[in-house]
Amino acid sequence: WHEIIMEPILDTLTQSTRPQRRPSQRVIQAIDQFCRQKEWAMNVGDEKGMHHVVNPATVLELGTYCGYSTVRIASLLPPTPIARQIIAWAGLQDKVQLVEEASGDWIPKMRTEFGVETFDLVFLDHWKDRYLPDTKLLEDCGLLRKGSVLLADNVIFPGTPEYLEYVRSSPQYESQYFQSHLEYTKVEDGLEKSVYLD
Ligand SMILES: O=c1[nH]cnc2c(O)cc(-c3ccc(F)cc3)cc12
Ligand SMILES: [Mg+2]
Repeated sequence: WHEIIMEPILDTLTQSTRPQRRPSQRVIQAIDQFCRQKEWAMNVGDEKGMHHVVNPATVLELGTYCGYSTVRIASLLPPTPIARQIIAWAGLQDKVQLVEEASGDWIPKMRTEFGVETFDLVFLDHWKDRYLPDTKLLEDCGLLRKGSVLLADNVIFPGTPEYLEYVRSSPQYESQYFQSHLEYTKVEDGLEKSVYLD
């Protein structure tokens, strides 16, 4: 459902803003043209090509060289999730690690998988019943430091009462509510900013 909702957002973007990326076929054509007309290079090329395989999902490439075959192979992979396309369209893909797994499974792996010591900011905007358990998980995994900021959306609507109770009553947090409205509506909602005091 979310992918269906997000598709028009991407379409709007691609029709109204300059691309931060080049469609892969134009990249391949440009490299083939250069190597055919100007300077030979050891790419798999446009004749041998990659059309002998269909719909791979997981691929190991041994020998990347200039990335030519990487682009060819990656263009055969299943469509990229919309969020990843929008982030790439904004040219921010090198700054973002997109993890498509449950937060409760991945928070304990942040240090080993991504070398994270502590987070300066955690923006909570996912399943409302995960705000509190994930906050406690972040504490238990030592991923918060003195001054880390938790910024939580929807604390009024749809609402996260257990989380609010916790951060507002815990001596470990200095909490402040910023009243606003549910996005694009006049319904009350707001952000709760909670600074971890350690
Ligand atoms: O599920 C949500 N995740 C993150 N943010 C949300 C958000 O800002 C609003 C809503 C939402 C809005 C209207 C409604 F009638 C029911 C739910 C859901 C989420
Ligand atoms: Mg939200």
